[in-house]
Amino acid sequence: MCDTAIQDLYAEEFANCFGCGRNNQHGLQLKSHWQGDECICRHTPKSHYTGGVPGFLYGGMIASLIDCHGAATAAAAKSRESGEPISRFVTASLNVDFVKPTPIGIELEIRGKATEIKNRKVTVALQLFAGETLCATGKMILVQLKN
Ligand SMILES: CCCCCCCC/C=C\CCCCCCCC(=O)SCCNC(=O)CCNC(=O)[C@H](O)C(C)(C)COP(=O)(O)OP(=O)(O)OC[C@H]1O[C@@H](n2cnc3c(N)ncnc32)[C@H](O)[C@@H]1OP(=O)(O)O
Repeated sequence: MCDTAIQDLYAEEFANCFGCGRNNQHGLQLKSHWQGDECICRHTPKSHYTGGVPGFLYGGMIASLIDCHGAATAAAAKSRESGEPISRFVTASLNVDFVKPTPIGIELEIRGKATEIKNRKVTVALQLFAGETLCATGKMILVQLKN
């Protein structure tokens, strides 16, 4: 696994996101790492991010985890393809399927893979696991910010 998190390579002005900005003191400060041919993020949500039933995670938080990790996956995949430094991608489209209730209190693992890279547009497929259980999947389209 690469030691440096993708988010730690974002330019200062693009590092303020609530979900993944290293400069956002009140944010989640998610970290994503390239591993093999995919990108991995691990996170244990705090217990107050509960959904309608105690012990299970709020769907909006699930979408947030997928969203930010998808952006990191796109940035990493594009950088690996082009040989250029990490750049910033923003979400153009986010689709989440909630497959099973997601428990709170255990570490979640989100796995991302780029399925298509076309100029500034990257399509990413994501899976969110709680242990061995696949709880949610995501499909995203991300667009590289213009310089
Ligand atoms: C993260 C740091 C940001 C810092 C910002 C600094 C200033 C930069 C200036 C401005 C960016 C503002 C962004 C702020 C975001 C804040 C951070 C988040 O919360 S991310 C989550 C929310 N996401 C948004 O808020 C995006 C809002 N949407 C947009 O800004 C634009 O729609 C954007 C950048 C996504 C695309 O606009 P285009 O003008 O740069 O590029 P086009 O030519 O429209 O698209 C490029 C390719 O992607 C496809 N595409 C675009 N949207 C698509 C969609 N929804 N579905 C499918 N394809 C799509 C297009 O068809 C095109 O493909 P073909 O080259 O023709 O093959």
